[in-house]
Amino acid sequence: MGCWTTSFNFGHLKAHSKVSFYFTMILIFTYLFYCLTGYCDSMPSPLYVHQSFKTKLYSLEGKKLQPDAHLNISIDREVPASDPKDLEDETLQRGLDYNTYNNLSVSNNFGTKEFPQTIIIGVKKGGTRALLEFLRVHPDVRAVGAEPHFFDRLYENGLQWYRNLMPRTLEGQITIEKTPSYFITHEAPHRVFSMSRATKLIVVVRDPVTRAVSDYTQTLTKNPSLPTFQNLVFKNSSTGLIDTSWSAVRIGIYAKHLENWLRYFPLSQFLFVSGEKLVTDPAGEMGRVQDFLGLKRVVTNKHFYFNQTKGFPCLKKPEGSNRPRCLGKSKGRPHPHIPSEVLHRLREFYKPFNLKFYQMTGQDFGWD
Ligand SMILES: Nc1ncnc2c1ncn2[C@@H]1O[C@H](COP(=O)(O)OS(=O)(=O)O)[C@@H](OP(=O)(O)O)[C@H]1O
Repeated sequence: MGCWTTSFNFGHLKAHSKVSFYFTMILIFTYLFYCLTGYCDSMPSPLYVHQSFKTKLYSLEGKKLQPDAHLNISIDREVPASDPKDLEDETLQRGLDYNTYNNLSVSNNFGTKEFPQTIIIGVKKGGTRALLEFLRVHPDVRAVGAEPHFFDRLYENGLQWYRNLMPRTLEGQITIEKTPSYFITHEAPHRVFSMSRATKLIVVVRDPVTRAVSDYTQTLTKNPSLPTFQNLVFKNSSTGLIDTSWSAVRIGIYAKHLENWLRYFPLSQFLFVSGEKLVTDPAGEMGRVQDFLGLKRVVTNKHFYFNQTKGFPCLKKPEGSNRPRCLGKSKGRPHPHIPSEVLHRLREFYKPFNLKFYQMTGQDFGWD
């Protein structure tokens, strides 16, 4: 600093002017230092286009995008891993607000933002949050905490926007996101394929009858004046005709939705995780998942404990914390009582679809 002072004549300045001059200089140097080390990334700036961009970018129509394509997003920040208060933060299910991300996010400049190589595409209420949180314990996995809903609701925001939501990864780390509604979205397979035909797809499936009740329970929590399950499940209660237009029923016809995905992706790119086993044997199911992703089996039995109060396996040390943690209140809710004859009728309805699904996947999930 001495050489700086020699080039200025401070004689006429009062002491406090000197102090503010030095203070300003310190601020400028600090700012320059942080910029040089990359932390200016957290300041508003044009979207960062990675030189090491490995995946080709395609527009909605499947045309390749130019790296200098006009970008509307002006801020490049990392999406928060998850709401620290509640592992099952579903804020984005109600519509993704980029600014919400923006305000909460923490940025660092290590690694690059890549498109997810793996997506947990379904199914709603299958146990997708549990799987994502268990996977995040793995040091080679980086995941978006909330559900991006890109391939169903927000596709028009463009692939650059989507990639910008991703956490930064280092060499050897994989990027994952989960949005369970992709599985039942007609356009999703083609859109994911357009991003990368090599995407690995994970589907957490659960007995469609229990899944439907779980789905109903969630809606009931939000709207206590909802008609009863039996009122909604039948088109005609006297004939026992099931109402397949009710989403709680439709989502469980897994074979039908899978058919749509198989038009674009070979079976070898799917992993079907049993939602039931994820509860009874989380480490066993996580072993399969890690193998499928080509990851070392790091997440094992020692990462889980069974929480008697919750009635579910919980993590001894979730990502970014040393304290044991279970999923939030909305995961593992008690279900309302549904008359057994209603459940029986629904089970009969699903039987042929389940069998077809077992044939298609080569796995018997034991729901019948
Ligand atoms: N470890 C653990 N802790 C708590 N809950 C667990 C766990 N593993 C699986 N599950 C089951 O996950 C069900 C919720 O599924 P999703 O996370 O896929 O729901 S959502 O679609 O994201 O809303 C949720 O459904 P409900 O029991 O009906 O609430 C759980 O049964």
